[in-house]
Amino acid sequence: MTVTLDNLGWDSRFEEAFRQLAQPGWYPARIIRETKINYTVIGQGTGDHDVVLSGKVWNDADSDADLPAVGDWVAVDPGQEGDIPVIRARLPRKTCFSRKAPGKSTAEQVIGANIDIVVIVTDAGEDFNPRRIERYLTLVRKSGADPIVLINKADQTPKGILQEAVDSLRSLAPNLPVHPISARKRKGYPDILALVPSGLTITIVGSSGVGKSTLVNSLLGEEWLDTGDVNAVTGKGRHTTVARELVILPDGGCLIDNPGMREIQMWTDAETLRANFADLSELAAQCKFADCSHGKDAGCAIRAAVGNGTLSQERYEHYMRLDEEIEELVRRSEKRQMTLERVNKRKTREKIRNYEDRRDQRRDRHPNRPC
Ligand SMILES: Nc1nc2c(ncn2[C@@H]2O[C@H](COP(=O)(O)OP(=O)(O)OP(=O)(O)O)[C@@H](O)[C@H]2O)c(=O)[nH]1
Ligand SMILES: [Zn+2]
Repeated sequence: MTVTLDNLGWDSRFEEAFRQLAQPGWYPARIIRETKINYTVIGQGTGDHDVVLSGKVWNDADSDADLPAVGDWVAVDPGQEGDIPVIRARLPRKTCFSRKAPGKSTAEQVIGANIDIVVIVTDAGEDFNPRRIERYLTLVRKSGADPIVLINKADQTPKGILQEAVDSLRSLAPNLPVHPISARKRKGYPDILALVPSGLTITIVGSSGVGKSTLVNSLLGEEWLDTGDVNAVTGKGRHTTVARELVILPDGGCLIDNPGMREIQMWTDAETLRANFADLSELAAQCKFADCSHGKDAGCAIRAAVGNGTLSQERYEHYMRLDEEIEELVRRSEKRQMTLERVNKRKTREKIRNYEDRRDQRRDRHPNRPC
């Protein structure tokens, strides 16, 4: 597929903003990846290429959130032959998905810019929790994007339970699109694909295990790997071994999938878990000792509630495991590789089936062993 500005999400508003500030020779490009030192962008016919930020854009930014982020449109100055192209300006954003940076700072971190649709994935089984979906909806609304809720694993869910789940989530907000799908069986796809036409940018959020990767892989197919990465600016071809955080879908449209989004999922789930036990946290405040472990300590309000039957043993035990569960959530989330990296790895594995590669790999691993 030849990448055009249109299937990257370019529209008349960006066009106008670009026209007003661009100097002759500058070109518009979209940020597909950022590191601490530079950015990778893609423009019409440019392929992926690295660019740096101009000192002026850096200095003019009032906060980190003002700086270009994945999904942003920027005006790039190619400079002279052999120069690294420079970002001269960031175009105003349509939407902005952000969260407060971790730690004490109040700084806002932009996770994805210009996202049109946030696809919230859940299932009608273990993951089902309308409160969690409400948390996502709040984040989505704040960003300016539109939400779609997909209830995955419809193939393994009894019809009645599925319908109840659909009804209950539809009642969360007027006109909220809620679709049962099966990512595994590729059912319900026309709904999604019709909602993600060329030029829209989506991102996918949802708890670990609900089927996000399965969905992403089937949306992307394998085609996205062949983006013909010859850089029209530098003229050099380059392998994209580094994971992109914004990929172009086979039918146009873009997907933003990055570690920041993963954290949103993790924190939303941790918050939901804690909120489920808000009443017990209140009870805990009544324990005699502030550092009560709710085990054998004297004056424990939680043990007392179990004793007099107002709190079930099962719920008490679950509460005691909550921190562990949250830790596990963080671990799983950290372990989770970017879907795109995973697809890349699969491709690498295929290559290794080739004998030559296998031999090279062996040589790399055991340089002293004869092949
Ligand atoms: N029955 C059924 N299983 C599914 C479906 N979609 C995904 N799964 C299974 O659910 C499990 C988790 O799927 P993933 O796609 O890895 O889920 P994820 O949301 O990406 O999970 P994390 O990577 O942990 O965030 C896998 O075993 C999938 O095969 C579906 O539509 N139906
Ligand atoms: Zn206690």
